Amino acid sequence: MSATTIVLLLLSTILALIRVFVHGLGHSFTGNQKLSPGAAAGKSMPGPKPWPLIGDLPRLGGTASPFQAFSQMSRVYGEIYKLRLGSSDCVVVSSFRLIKEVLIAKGAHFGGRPDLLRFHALFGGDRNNSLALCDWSSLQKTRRGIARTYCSPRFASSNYDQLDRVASQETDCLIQHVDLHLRKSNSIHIKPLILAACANMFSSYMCSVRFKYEDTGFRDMVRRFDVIFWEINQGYAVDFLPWLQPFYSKHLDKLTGWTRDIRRFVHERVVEDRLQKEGGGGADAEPKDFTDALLAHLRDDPTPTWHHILYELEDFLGGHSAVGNLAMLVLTAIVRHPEVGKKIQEEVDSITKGTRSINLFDKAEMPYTEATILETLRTTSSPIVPHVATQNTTIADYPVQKGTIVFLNNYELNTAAEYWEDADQFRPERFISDGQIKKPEYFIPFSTGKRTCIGQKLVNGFCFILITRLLQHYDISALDLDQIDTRPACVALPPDSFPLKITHRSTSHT
Ligand code: HEM
Repeated sequence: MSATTIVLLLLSTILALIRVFVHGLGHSFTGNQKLSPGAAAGKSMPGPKPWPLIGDLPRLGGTASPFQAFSQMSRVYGEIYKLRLGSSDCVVVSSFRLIKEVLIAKGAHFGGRPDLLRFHALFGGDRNNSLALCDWSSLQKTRRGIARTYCSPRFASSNYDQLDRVASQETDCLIQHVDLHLRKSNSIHIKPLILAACANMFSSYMCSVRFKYEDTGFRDMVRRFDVIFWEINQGYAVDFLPWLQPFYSKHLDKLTGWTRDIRRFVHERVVEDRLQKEGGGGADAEPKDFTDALLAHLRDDPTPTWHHILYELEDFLGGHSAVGNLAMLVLTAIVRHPEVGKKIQEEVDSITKGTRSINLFDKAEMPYTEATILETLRTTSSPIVPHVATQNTTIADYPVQKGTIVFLNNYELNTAAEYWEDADQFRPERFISDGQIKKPEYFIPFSTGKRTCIGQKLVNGFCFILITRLLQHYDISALDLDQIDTRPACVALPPDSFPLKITHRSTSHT
């Protein structure tokens, strides 16, 4: 099961089903008063009075997204307030100032993750197998360290070249598949094709192996990852009300089964194949990819065990679902705002002059395209995984007990009028100043601090190539805008999502 899958969707995951569960008990917050925590030392943190047993869960039921409820409550209780969700003590932090205090100044006090049943079910019975859901530890530091070189390749390094190469090759293959579909119809369900391309980008880059789109095992693996990505996004009341477990046991078993299938595929088709063909590389050989680096680490230092290594690989391979869903959301924004697609095509044409394909090294010269991806990240507002206090500490001088779950409300950072002009409009230009990309410091779609996302360079690189190359070849529009349904604070689309109208551009652009 992918870390990314969970990472991106965690908050909405947890809370969306809670919304369903408590629907009807919703409470609406209309106040507009911001409390200053200022000299709050010694005072108790503001917050509503919880109901017995379910706590404040019903307060999250009155809006389309629980994040909207968090933001509304912040107008009443201020930039920091406490909530009780089921049996869990929680704190919601909504201002950049205090989010920085939690993630950076006091990152060492907030390195834990919530201990939810579902996390264990997804990771073979122990959430510490997961990079995103484990508590902070020296093992986690080691795992992040091994991943860094491959997941954050330096510009112009050999890994960066490799990233560019696999992104281009896999997009060529995607385009061949789209062309095949276009012989039959210009209405195409492009999401499974994009996901297959992304899965091959990740497996080629990290494991030097790719799969045919027709390969049933590969298709099942891609589908399972995507279904889980979407499924988790729906959220579960059982996360905060563990006594509901008997009602969810079938569901938890289903999740366990899907993740077991994925793990089997990674083991048999990626790792075993490699070990049989190459015996895991020579002791002194330079690792040729992430898989080699993991296997080499295992030889030198068995602290992360064989078992950990497999989970780490699976976690990173699963990152493709996040990239594929994000690429779909960029296309969704483009079909909703056709002028955005036209501007990207103009940018592409001005760089290539119709003589070649876009590559990663063009990115610096294509601020509008990059800004469109950033604006998609802003407007979809992927949640930050909740952090947990690992010691008694404070935020804004308010005492916070060890074990408290801390929600970092980046939905507020992404949508509030105090941070963005015309925040509800899709306007990539807001990220461009003097022809360069300019990101405000409070824009943190990948979070910040010691548990920041490891995959952001892969996301930016792969998504950039996918979008530019697709728009270089095709005009993409909606068959029916009403079919296109996206949710606030959600970076997932249903596995069986809407088709798009795809046509060849009238003149050749490559
Ligand atoms: C749309 C794409 C993505 C977005 C918006 C995103 C965002 C995030 C966010 C917000 C976090 C939480 C950080 C925190 O808790 O403070 C995170 C963690 C993480 N992400 Fe991503 N992510 C994306 C894709 C990826 C990909 C492709 C990978 C892997 C290749 C990845 C690997 C991870 C890992 C391993 C963590 C956990 C780090 C830790 O807890 O130490 N992410 N991501």
